[in-house]
Amino acid sequence: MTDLFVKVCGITTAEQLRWAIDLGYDAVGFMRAPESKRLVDVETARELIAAADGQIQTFAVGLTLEHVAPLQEAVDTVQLYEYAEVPSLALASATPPVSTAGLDYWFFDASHGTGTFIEIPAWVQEVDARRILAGGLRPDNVAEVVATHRPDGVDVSSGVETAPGVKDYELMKAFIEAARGVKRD
Ligand SMILES: O=C(O)c1ccccc1N[C@@H]1O[C@H](COP(=O)(O)O)[C@@H](O)[C@H]1O
Repeated sequence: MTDLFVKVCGITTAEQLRWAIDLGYDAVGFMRAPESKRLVDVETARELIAAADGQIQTFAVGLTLEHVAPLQEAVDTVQLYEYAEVPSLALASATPPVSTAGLDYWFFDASHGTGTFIEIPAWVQEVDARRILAGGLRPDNVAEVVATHRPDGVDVSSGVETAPGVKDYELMKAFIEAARGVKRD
C-alpha cells in the first residue's frame, strides 16, 4: 500500500512552506477563496509556488474555477468545491459526488477551513476515487480517523494553526507524525 498522502492547506508564508517540505508533507495548498482568512494574493502565491520548485506538490484552492484561474497553469492540482474541466482536479464536497470520472482526488470536507469536525459518513468509504479526508482534523484526532476510515490521505488547515493563516511548526510536526504513525496494510 502506498504511503498516506498528507496535505497542509492555507500556507501563507515561505517559512510555512519550508516547514511543510522539511517535515515530509506531500502537498501544500494556497487559498484563493476570497472569504478565506488564509487568502494569499496571486503574486504571493506565485512566489510560493516558485519556491516549492518541485519539492512538494502544489494545490490552488478555491470554491470555483474563477478563484484559482490565475494560478491554474502554475500548480500541480486545482482543488475546487464544484466540478470544472481542468487537467488535474481535486473535487471537494460533503455530499456524495455525482461522478468521480477524471478526478485526481476527491476530498471529504464539510468544514471549509473552520476547523469543524463532523463524524465521517459511511458512504465516504464507497467513493471510487483517491479519497482524502479533511475538516477539523488535528494532531490529537487524525490517527483515529485514519485507523477507522482508511483514507488514501488527509488534509489539515486550522488544526495546525495558532490563528487563521498562522501555522505552527510543532503542530505541523505532531500532525504528520500522528497521521503517518498509523499502521496501514
Ligand atoms: O481554509 C479556508 O479558509 C477554506 C475556505 C473555503 C473553503 C475551504 C477552505 N479550506 C479547506 O478546508 C479543509 C479543512 O479545513 P480545516 O482543517 O477544518 O481548517 C481543508 O481542505 C482546507 O483546504
